[in-house]
Amino acid sequence: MSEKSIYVVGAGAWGSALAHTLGLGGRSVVLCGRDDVAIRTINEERRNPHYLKTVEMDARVTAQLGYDGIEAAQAVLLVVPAQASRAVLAEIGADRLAGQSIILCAKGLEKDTLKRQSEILAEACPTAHAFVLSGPSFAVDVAQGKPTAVTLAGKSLAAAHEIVDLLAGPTFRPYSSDDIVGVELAGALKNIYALACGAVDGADLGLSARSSIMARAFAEMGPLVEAMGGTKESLNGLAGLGDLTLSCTARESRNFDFGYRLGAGESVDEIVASGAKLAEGVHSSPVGLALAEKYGVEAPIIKAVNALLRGEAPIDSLVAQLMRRPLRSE
Ligand SMILES: NC(=O)C1=CN([C@@H]2O[C@H](COP(=O)(O)OP(=O)(O)OC[C@H]3O[C@@H](n4cnc5c(N)ncnc54)[C@H](OP(=O)(O)O)[C@@H]3O)[C@@H](O)[C@H]2O)C=CC1
Ligand SMILES: O=C(CO)COP(=O)(O)O
Repeated sequence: MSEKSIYVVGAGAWGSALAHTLGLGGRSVVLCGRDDVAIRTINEERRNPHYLKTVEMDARVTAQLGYDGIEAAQAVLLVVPAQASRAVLAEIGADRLAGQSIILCAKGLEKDTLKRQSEILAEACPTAHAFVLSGPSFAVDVAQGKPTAVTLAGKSLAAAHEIVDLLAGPTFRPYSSDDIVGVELAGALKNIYALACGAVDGADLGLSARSSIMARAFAEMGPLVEAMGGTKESLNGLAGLGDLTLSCTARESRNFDFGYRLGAGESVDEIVASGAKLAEGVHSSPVGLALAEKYGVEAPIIKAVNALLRGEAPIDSLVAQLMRRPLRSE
């Protein structure tokens, strides 16, 4: 019998990179997109015309419009923006996802409901098995075969190990975790802090300020993640410290870049109108703040990012406010 295919839903930067790396690892992959030009170009020219344009997509990847055959997948990677996950899961349908292993790859929290991706999946298809892929991994690095280590969380370590075996390749190394909550929160929160660090850079407040924000962000994440049931191990690992470090220091991060432009004086509307790429932190910031309030956790940096996004104050005056907070021990 022929090997079952892994389905990757979402033919953007991250979905394309993951599909390609899984193909390189010898897996048969179906990449599901919604743009027929992209689908045709991937199948005929082995490249995605919109994302990672120079990457030659592995021959084991077949692109298709829609979700035909997904019910027979070996596993499904959901790789659409966090705000689109619920609609895409509904479009696929609970029947076709019943009992399947779904690897949630979006790093974001749902606006209004404050839900994590695994909570959305549980509502959309209660019998599906949720896994979360997170950690420091720029799509372009993964697609170019640069060494990348990530976290793969499942309900148990044994379940996570199975998916790790499926996803691992010579340059893509997932580590198993049984902390779904901590790993998905870390991935979503780091995007909020990347906005802050980008803004600090954009306003030229200095590398010392940026490092201070990163360290205080790391400290700020802890109480919220733990209050919501996540663990310190996840924060100390790839999904936490690893991704925070990457996204808070690199202009290649779309969240950092969005923050940089805010810090340099552009407004949210101007940046969006310029066709900026997806910056999940813009959507997750109000959710992060609402969760901090709900769980009674102090989150001054998340609060500052929300004020920045709402255009209430520029980053230099928000940082000045952080500096005026009562002096305390670390
Ligand atoms: N890029 C990266 O380096 C990494 C990204 N991630 C996470 O992965 C998630 C996806 O990011 P990424 O792939 O980079 O984003 P992109 O913007 O590159 O791609 C998003 C993809 O989702 C599709 N899409 C958007 N809305 C819908 C919808 N309603 N229904 C169906 N498809 C939709 C888009 O289609 P279309 O092109 O037609 O608009 C596009 O193909 C994010 O949560 C991100 O944080 C995680 C790790 C690394
Ligand atoms: O999550 C990522 C790297 O780990 C990608 O970050 P951006 O979405 O900020 O580009």
